[in-house]
Amino acid sequence: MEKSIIISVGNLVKNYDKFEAVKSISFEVYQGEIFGLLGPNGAGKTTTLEIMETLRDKTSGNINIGGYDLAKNPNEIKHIIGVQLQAAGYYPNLNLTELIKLFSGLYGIEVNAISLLEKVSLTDKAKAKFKELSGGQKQRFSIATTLINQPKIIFLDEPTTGLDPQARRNLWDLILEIRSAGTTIVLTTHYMDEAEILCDRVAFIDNGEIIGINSPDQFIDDLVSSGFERKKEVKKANLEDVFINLTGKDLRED
Ligand SMILES: Nc1ncnc2c1ncn2[C@@H]1O[C@H](COP(=O)(O)OP(=O)(O)OP(=O)(O)O)[C@@H](O)[C@H]1O
Repeated sequence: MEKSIIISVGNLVKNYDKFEAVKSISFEVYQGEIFGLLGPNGAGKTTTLEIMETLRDKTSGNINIGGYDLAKNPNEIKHIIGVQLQAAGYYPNLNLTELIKLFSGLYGIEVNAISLLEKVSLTDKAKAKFKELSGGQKQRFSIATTLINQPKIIFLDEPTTGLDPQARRNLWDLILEIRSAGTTIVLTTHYMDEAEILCDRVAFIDNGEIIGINSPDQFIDDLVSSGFERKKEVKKANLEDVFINLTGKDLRED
């Protein structure tokens, strides 16, 4: 079946004064996939993500999201995408239900805060303030806020950074559920196991340039067929498996 393109980025350039942070990159994201932007610190991932999110201006290039040209119709794009708010946007005196009401008001829509919190397993924290949440709960709430306007596409910047293995796996399940409901997801991560489990395709960015785009499986198969061998003997489990096996799968933050 022909895959339909929901995001198309062509020759995107971003300069900060004389520094070229993004150097004419091009890629496409297919509808319904989880697409990962991977690369070392400072590679240009967040810059690229935030330009697509309409939060940062580009220097040049063409971006089309959901059929809208970002240069001409940024407001239409804002209606079909879900963006994580910076923690600073979470007014300290409002609880989670009130924050959802506030954000939905900004979109001019009404949402059922409790059913949204249910999606991210936070109904018991409905009356809690953001600052009272654990790291995993904060991330889950932040993902819930991206879903308020029932977007076609959501953008997640390092959604599991700083979380324990249980909370990380819990977020993976949540991200996969969101995708199963038909939402396209573009994310950045520094965890290659996470990218391997979640992403249908990944783009590696280094020094502002895309140096490869493929499915994780294909990247790995290509590397192996080029004669690559790991230095250390590969075991059937890793230390994270030991961690989960010893401490169980239950979330500890509640
Ligand atoms: N507002 C800014 N002004 C000047 N330079 C910036 C600005 N934002 C980012 N940069 C620079 O652009 C480059 C790319 O930054 P970006 O945040 O996009 O990288 P990243 O791939 O997301 O990195 P990380 O993995 O560390 O989050 C870096 O060298 C960074 O210092």
